[in-house]
Amino acid sequence: MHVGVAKKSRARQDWPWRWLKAAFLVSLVVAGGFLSWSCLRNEDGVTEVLARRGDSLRDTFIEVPCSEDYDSHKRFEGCTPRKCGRGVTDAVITREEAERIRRIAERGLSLGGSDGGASILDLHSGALSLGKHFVNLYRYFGDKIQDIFTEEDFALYRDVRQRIQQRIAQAFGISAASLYLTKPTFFSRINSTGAKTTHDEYWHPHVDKVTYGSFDYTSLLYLSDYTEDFGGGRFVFMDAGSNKTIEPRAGRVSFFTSGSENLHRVEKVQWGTRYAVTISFTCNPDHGIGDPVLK
Ligand SMILES: O=C(O)CCC(=O)C(=O)O
Ligand SMILES: [Fe+2]
Repeated sequence: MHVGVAKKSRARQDWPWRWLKAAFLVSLVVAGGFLSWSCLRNEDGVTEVLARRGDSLRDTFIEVPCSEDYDSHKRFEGCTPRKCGRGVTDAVITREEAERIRRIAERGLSLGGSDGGASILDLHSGALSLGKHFVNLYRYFGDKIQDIFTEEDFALYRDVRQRIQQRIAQAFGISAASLYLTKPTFFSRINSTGAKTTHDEYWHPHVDKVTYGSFDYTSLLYLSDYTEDFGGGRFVFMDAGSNKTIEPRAGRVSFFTSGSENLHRVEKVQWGTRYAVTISFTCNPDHGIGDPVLK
């Protein structure tokens, strides 16, 4: 009898603790559920669009804090990024110029092409995707290259490169003369064919400074239109907690500092063909190259 009373009163005393424990467990489950829901949501690609295909942008620029990546390389004051960020402009290259460059890309890439979905033509080295490998277009065609590319094609590349270089210098507050074109500089053509080698796997998140070494400022000139010429294939900056996309548009220039402050990837192309050209700059004159020339 006495024992029974003692048990009952202990049970009564335990009651608020049990209740608190249950409430704590419930809130843990709710918080966990919310966390995984928000992670999944991000995986699903709920993102902010930095540049819509239909918009004509003048000078969108977003500053982001620089990563420490530049510290492990030789610094060139007045050029090596102290101000980092990303910009998009539709006002530097016209749609007509982009179409002319696209025809150059089509002509060059029609001579080769990867078995997988991603083909490149490196304008500096002449490397052209062919099947599962690369061939050297300049070596392969020798003097005949003059039947494929004209002097005007190279003049247009040079003019476009100069204007992009000036735009980058202006956006980051540096002198255009402190920037040097660097390799690789290449046309890319992407379709929805599955990858056959790792060279075709363009969709992995990466940092250009890590992938290409010499890059300090990357630029991409788009030569075709998202949703008109191809589906998928948007460019995505992968920031902690959110993604920011750029929808390609013919004549659109996207440029950014090449360190890990600008981790990015390209979505898989779902249909159609996507053309772009990569034109990047280094602050290190030793890593500079001249404009591609008709050899
Ligand atoms: O084509 C693009 O939009 C980006 C390609 C890219 O990230 C790269 O070549 O490093
Ligand atoms: Fe990249």
